[in-house]
Amino acid sequence: MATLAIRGGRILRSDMTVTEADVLVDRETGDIVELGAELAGDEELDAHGDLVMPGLVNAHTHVAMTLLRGHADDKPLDAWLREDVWPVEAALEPADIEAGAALGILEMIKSGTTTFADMYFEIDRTAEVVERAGLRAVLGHGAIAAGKDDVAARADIEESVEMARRLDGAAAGRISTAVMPHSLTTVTPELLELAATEAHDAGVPVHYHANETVDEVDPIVEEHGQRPVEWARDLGLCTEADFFAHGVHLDDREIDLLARTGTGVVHCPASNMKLASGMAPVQQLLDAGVPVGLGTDGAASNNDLDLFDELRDAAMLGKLAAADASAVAAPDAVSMATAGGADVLGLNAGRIEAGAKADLAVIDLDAPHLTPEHDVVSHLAYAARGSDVRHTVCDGTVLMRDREVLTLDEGAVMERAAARAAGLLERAGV
Ligand SMILES: N[C@@H](CCSC[C@H]1O[C@@H](n2cnc3c(=O)[nH]cnc32)[C@H](O)[C@@H]1O)C(=O)O
Ligand SMILES: [Zn+2]
Repeated sequence: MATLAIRGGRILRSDMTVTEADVLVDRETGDIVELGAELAGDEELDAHGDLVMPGLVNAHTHVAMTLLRGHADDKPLDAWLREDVWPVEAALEPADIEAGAALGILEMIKSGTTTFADMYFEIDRTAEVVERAGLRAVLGHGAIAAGKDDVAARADIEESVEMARRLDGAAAGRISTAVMPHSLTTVTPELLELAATEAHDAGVPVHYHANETVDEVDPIVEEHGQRPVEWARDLGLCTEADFFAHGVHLDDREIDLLARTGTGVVHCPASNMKLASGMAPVQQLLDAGVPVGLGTDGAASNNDLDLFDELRDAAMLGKLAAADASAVAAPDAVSMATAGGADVLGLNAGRIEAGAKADLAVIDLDAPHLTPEHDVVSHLAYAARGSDVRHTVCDGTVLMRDREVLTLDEGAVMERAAARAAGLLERAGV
């Protein structure tokens, strides 16, 4: 067994207590083997003075949208998608996806994220970058019917199914997949049903956008006399494996239904604030026992992929939504960003314990904004930033050591992404 030992630090346990322990990892299986004192490994990572926490989980993004970062700000969802995003996306080439994904993945490694779930185009290109970069990912081709005829819309769903079948288990098991119809309003009911049947037949989840804005909820209620989540359940999109992004506008019945089905919700607080979509009832979801993870959404509606920002936003917005300062307390926000996200994605990760995946972020606590140390979990929720991450480990492999990313050439990735982004906007004529 080839091993990695992370030595001299304290670890964050899933009950949010902190204890001194070394972490021993099997580099071949990528699993945590043992926690304890004075553990030696073939390879070692120094964690003296640091906190070893589970790698963060970005459970909903469109990673190659990093190329659109700062291109279109300060608009609501519908206008933003139709006027600014979709026209540019129409000019995307496979090489753009590769460059944008590399940029986003670089940013995630540098901020301690070890897993992301991605809905986008040309997902093969993203998979290649994931393979090289060493992260874990749940990938899916985003399929949409809006603006397409029936034949093209069906072909798009079929492509999503084909991709999900083909890529599941790629990158030595670091890649899993989902069938990803874009949303409950941009894909027809027949095709949503087809997506669910085919996904479950293939043994993969369905992932989609739901209940993001009032404008998406109202038409479903008017047309079908049902709330969107009830409608989605009847179409087969709410099994325990399935998960959707946003869930901003949910009523009590929908929350109950989600608790009963075990369907996951990915809360995207920054995107919801930036597009003024609304405030998700996060504390209510947690109280009901709904699995909740956190997502950045794409970089054009955030505008970064730093999960530490997201977990702070989740804690802040959760309090505002509940009009209660005790809502979405620090430990709950940190849990959502780690074990919560892993559970939503069906992964044995997000917890530091023997047998779990060795996906870890080592945080350097020696910084002015993390001093004094009354409560480390408070710091993680309210004061830490992605740039405090010293080492990132995924699947037992060190991806970043002392802030140097080992799997990607940082300068080259940034240069290429900037060049592709400029070319993309030029081709799109904006
Ligand atoms: N195959 C589809 C692509 C869907 S990918 C996923 C899409 O979601 C878009 N997107 C990004 N953020 C959001 C959001 O918050 N809500 C809804 N869609 C979003 C993103 O720009 C992208 O077009 C097509 O032919 O258009
Ligand atoms: Zn999204």
